[in-house]
Amino acid sequence: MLEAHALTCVREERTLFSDLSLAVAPGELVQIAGPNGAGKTSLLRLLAGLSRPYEGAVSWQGENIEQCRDSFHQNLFYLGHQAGIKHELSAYENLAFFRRMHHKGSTANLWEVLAQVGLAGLEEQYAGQLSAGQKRRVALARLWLGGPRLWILDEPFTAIDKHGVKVLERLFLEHTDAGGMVLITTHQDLNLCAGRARILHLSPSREDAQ
Ligand SMILES: Nc1ncnc2c1ncn2[C@@H]1O[C@H](COP(=O)(O)OP(=O)(O)OP(=O)(O)O)[C@@H](O)[C@H]1O
Repeated sequence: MLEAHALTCVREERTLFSDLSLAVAPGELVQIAGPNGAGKTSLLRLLAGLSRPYEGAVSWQGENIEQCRDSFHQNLFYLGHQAGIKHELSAYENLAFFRRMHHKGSTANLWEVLAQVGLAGLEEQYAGQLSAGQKRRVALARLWLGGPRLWILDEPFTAIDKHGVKVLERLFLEHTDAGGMVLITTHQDLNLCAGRARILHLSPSREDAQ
């Protein structure tokens, strides 16, 4: 379980949110909603341990993430706004690189994974020559490699077409059905996951979360 205890986030002397507590249990899908600038990315970065809260703490399986960084990171897949892919490598090579670095136990067939994300026929194309949505698909293909139980995904649907969104939503349901945890931000309405997602609204004006 991932837990946030009374988090306060301050940016440039402005309090984005304060006293924010949240728990994500196995099997749960949580959507962080709110307008541009509300602090959604800032919250996800705190929860992923990429930045530190002004006040409060984040814990994984009951232990402060500062004290269990290795096991936390082994269980975490974080996708930020940047796709994090290497333009000079092909789509296939990018995925093979991710597997070597972060999904060592994975026995997934990379060709099949790339087909799952709609990149069949583009496996050997340089990532730098792919469209924005295709680059995003290369990054998202990592979700099919297995391993981490906790997925923290910042705007995963950006640049993804309707069919791709459906495929991803289905994967989120499969992952949570298998006891995984998914935490996402998106400005889009969820469809397949609509009845399943718990929504946390971040409001910039109130400087807290409901
Ligand atoms: N590195 C930073 N330094 C200073 N201020 C920052 C930094 N990152 C974000 N901010 C500010 O924090 C506020 C919240 O930004 P954040 O990216 O968390 O919002 P968001 O809800 O994810 O927005 P969006 O929906 O546009 O992605 C914004 O006002 C932004 O200008």
